[in-house]
Amino acid sequence: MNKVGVIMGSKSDLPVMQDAIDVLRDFNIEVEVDIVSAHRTPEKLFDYGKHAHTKGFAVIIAGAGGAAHLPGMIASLSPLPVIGVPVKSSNSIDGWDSVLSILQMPGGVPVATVALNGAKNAGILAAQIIGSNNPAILNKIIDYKESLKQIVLESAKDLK
Ligand SMILES: Nc1c(C(=O)O)ncn1[C@@H]1O[C@H](COP(=O)(O)O)[C@@H](O)[C@H]1O
Repeated sequence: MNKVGVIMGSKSDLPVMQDAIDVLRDFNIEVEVDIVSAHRTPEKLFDYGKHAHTKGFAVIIAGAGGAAHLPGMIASLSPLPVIGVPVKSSNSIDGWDSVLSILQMPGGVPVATVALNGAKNAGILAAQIIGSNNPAILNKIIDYKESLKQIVLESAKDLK
């Protein structure tokens, strides 16, 4: 029950969503990627949201641009935690359309929303959720945080 589902509204979102897929694979977490659109494939959306928790998923990452209803609709259907990635799509209003669609959920139906195009953080957050109950993944997160610290400390050495 450690799999992460990474879904997006269109294949055009893949260049952004690839960051989540890459970081999860770096953490050796199994990822299943799919295209699911609330607007264009509503039956697939319903089926995915209703059954993901019976298929070994622990977390769902959902990315979409524009009128980004996908993450919220998945959150309304699924008991699993949903992380939303606002995607700055080609005809967007600077990405604000997607940010606000994903962020401003009604009470009772949370979507953990990351920054615009913040798929990497979505992947790390999903790994942290899994790591809270999995010591091997938790240790990888600890090592990852240590590596971030070392990069910053190294970069500061040049300044002296
Ligand atoms: N926001 C949604 C949903 C949805 O929320 O269900 N389905 C597709 N889209 C978004 O439409 C944008 C343009 O899609 P196309 O590039 O396919 O025209 C994409 O960013 C997609 O996530």
